[in-house]
Amino acid sequence: MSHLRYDARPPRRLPEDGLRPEQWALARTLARWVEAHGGSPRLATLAARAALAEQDGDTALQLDDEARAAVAGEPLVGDGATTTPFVLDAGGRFALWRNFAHEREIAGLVAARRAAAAPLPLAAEVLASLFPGGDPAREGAQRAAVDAVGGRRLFVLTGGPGTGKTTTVLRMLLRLLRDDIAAADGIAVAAPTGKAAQRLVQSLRQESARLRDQLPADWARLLDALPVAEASTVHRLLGWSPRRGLYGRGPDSPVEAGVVVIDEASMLDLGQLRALLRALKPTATLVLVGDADQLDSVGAGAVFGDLVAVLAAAGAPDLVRLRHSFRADARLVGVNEAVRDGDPAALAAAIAAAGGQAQRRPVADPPALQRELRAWIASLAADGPPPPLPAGAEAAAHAAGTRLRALAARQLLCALRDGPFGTVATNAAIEAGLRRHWALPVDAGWYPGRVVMVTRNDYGLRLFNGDIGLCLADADGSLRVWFEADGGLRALAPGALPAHDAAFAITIHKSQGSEYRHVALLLPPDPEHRILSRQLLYTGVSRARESVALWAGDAVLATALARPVRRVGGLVARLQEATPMKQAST
Ligand SMILES: Nc1ncnc2c1ncn2[C@@H]1O[C@H](COP(=O)(O)OP(=O)(O)OP(=O)(O)O)[C@@H](O)[C@H]1O
Repeated sequence: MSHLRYDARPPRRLPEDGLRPEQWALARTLARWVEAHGGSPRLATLAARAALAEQDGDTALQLDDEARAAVAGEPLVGDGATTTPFVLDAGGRFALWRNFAHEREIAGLVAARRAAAAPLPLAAEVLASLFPGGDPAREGAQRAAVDAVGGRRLFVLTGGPGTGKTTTVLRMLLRLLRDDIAAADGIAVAAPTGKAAQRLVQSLRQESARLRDQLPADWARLLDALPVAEASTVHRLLGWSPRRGLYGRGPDSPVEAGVVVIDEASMLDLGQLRALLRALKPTATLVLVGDADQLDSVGAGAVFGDLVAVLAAAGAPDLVRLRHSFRADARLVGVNEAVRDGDPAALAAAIAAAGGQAQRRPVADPPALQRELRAWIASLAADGPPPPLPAGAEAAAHAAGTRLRALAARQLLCALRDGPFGTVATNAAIEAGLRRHWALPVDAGWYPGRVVMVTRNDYGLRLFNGDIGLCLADADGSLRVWFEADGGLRALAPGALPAHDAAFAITIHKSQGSEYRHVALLLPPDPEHRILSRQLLYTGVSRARESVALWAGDAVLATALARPVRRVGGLVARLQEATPMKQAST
């Protein structure tokens, strides 16, 4: 979705969610480099546009016939057979060499893993015993996934919220342990962000406790071997060194695991998937789990969506899509599905059928936003500021953990960061409102109940972009900010925190991998805003477990529903070239 046009100068006013000056500088530098190396002005413009489009997530530009013909013969442009600064592929996609090479390498590694599959079906009675007392009609796809993962080197599981992805992963791991494939070399589970990794391990832990009571006794030993104790980020799994800007794990020192599960795989970008595939032992089983309908990664590429699309189109047996939602409260299922399908009539019907658990608020201007915010602030403030923690380290940590987890009760999500409808302004309004309700000094920077989100990784403190902290008073009244991150509870003095923002409102992008009981979703008032997309709306709506309020005008909602965004890139084509898609069938 590249809307950006290269210009010799930056625009006078930058789009509020858009480019930073250095991004224009990069595009300009590339254009100058092209002209200095004998490229035509047309090629220089395309190169700059490709660099800008990458900031939008596209790994290539789709050229029309005229543009293709204009640059095809230039020496700086090749077809991928030899290394050239730019590649124009047979489909008319124009890419920087790095993106083309990464896509081709990923496609080759995916093809190799798929070709090495030696499918190992599971005896029907063993499969049935893993789903005690269940409804075979509703869980057919889950069973199919547990059956199909045996003997694979790559397996992809996709499904919407509550379709049982984690439940299925747990059973997959049990069967792989039983096959003895995983047991030999260990299991690693990870997710792109710390928060998502933590949620994955929590779900695995809960589900394995539940299964322990249900499964025949001979599974107990295998349940003990499940990796339910530790969550890792993909960065940590791959030995990312921030100092060197490199991954420590690679073909020469692979990840020591026989099975690697990556949850929230839609958040992986091109570079991360490449690093992951390069870092696994050829014999390891990689299971990618996610929701292909969500927003693509922050970085360039749409690798999970592309992989799912290619495997689905080929009817490949190493992809399973879960469709049935098992959530106890099913009233939001229709809302999620209508948004996913971009169907306005179905959305209106689903909202009406949700009986107050889904609401529309026509927030189209700042006064309307202020009205909604007043009610939201009143509900946040209703219980008063949190009281001081009990004395004693253990009791304090226990109470702090409970309060941190209670933050998942409600969350305001915004499409934008900047402007009156963005997180910065709404956080300021919420904080001012809380100070009023709680009779705090107007200049109280820190106060019990303040919620913040870390915005930059701090490897020394082991706090990462996206980690949520809650300020609480100790028994003696001193303030500390509590985090449940990187495997445990920790508290820091407010002054010791890395870069952070208030987090009473966070962007939809930052909410990926989290869930809340009640969600309010604020979209920008301008129906033409380029950030609006179906995936953005779906990602926001699907964060809610119990209720969702859409703060958006009619036209804005209509635009978002009608705009499925497909990133431009060559990965689908490379995957199709590299893999005769049916070869890995049983
Ligand atoms: N086959 C099943 N039979 C009964 N309940 C199920 C089944 N599969 C999943 N569930 C229940 O549905 C709920 C959601 O399951 P799970 O957490 O595995 O889904 P998920 O797709 O990982 O969800 P999320 O979107 O929260 O990541 C859980 O309460 C789980 O116990």
